[in-house]
Amino acid sequence: MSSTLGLSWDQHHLGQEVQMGSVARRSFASENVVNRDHALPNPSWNKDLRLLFDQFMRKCEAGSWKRLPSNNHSPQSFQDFQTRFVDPKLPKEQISQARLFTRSFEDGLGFEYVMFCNDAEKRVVCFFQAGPYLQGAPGFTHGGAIATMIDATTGMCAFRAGGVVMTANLNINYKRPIPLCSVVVMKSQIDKVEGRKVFVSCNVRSVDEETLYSEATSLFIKLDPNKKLA
Ligand SMILES: CCCCCCCCCCCCCCCC(=O)SCCNC(=O)CCNC(=O)[C@H](O)C(C)(C)COP(=O)(O)OP(=O)(O)OC[C@H]1O[C@@H](n2cnc3c(N)ncnc32)[C@H](O)[C@@H]1OP(=O)(O)O
Repeated sequence: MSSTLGLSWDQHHLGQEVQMGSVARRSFASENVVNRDHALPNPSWNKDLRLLFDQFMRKCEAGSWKRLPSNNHSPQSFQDFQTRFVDPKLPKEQISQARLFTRSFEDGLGFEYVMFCNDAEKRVVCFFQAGPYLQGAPGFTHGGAIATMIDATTGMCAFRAGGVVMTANLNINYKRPIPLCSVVVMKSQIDKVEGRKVFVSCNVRSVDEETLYSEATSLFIKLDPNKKLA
């Protein structure tokens, strides 16, 4: 979310210092996983996700869209966030194990997704395949998992337009249940920016665009560097 995030929530797990012994070995192993670019096809991606990925990669070649790798956010933004907002008293071992929620499952079991942005149009599109561990009602995707991905997508949209932000408000209308293991298309766009407030909307549709699953609006606040978060 976040992803998403001038930072690399994916990559840097809020601090890399690990002291010694088993903690260090564990961290090294998990870092290899965490450093991978998860926004590329893996064997768990179904045909729909691969087709959408290929289609948007062609748009990227044309120039207006850009794929957002999961491991390539600006380290400087991340450092700034850490320096300005993270409590320096947090235990380093705990922090070194932190990783982005949406990238913390094994391939195919949780959130499989790739985002593309069009900065000129202030839009972010996310293709999301909900794995079997995201079940809510039997056979369908959990509403919290859907909210998570809407937050991540709109959050990325707000971040690209406004810099370091946090979610202040998220409203979702769930209109149809999303079948588990299916792929959905999440389209978000900036509606307006008023001072530190960034308003973003998002809709979630089936791959053929025939079914509208959810609609959402989000408010993100650009963080004030002079205010502590906690
Ligand atoms: C390395 C960098 C990372 C970068 C990142 C990029 C991310 C790219 C991918 C993201 C992918 C992950 C996406 C997950 C994103 C989360 O998971 S965020 C976690 C959930 N959110 C939170 O925990 C936030 C908790 N809330 C807070 O900490 C604080 O309320 C906030 C949001 C920081 C705002 O606090 P503040 O800076 O003190 O702002 P404040 O002065 O209260 O309000 C400013 C203005 O906003 C208005 N406002 C504030 N809240 C609200 C509200 N709820 N409703 C309406 N208006 C509001 C105020 O009325 C005020 O308006 P004006 O008076 O200026 O007109």
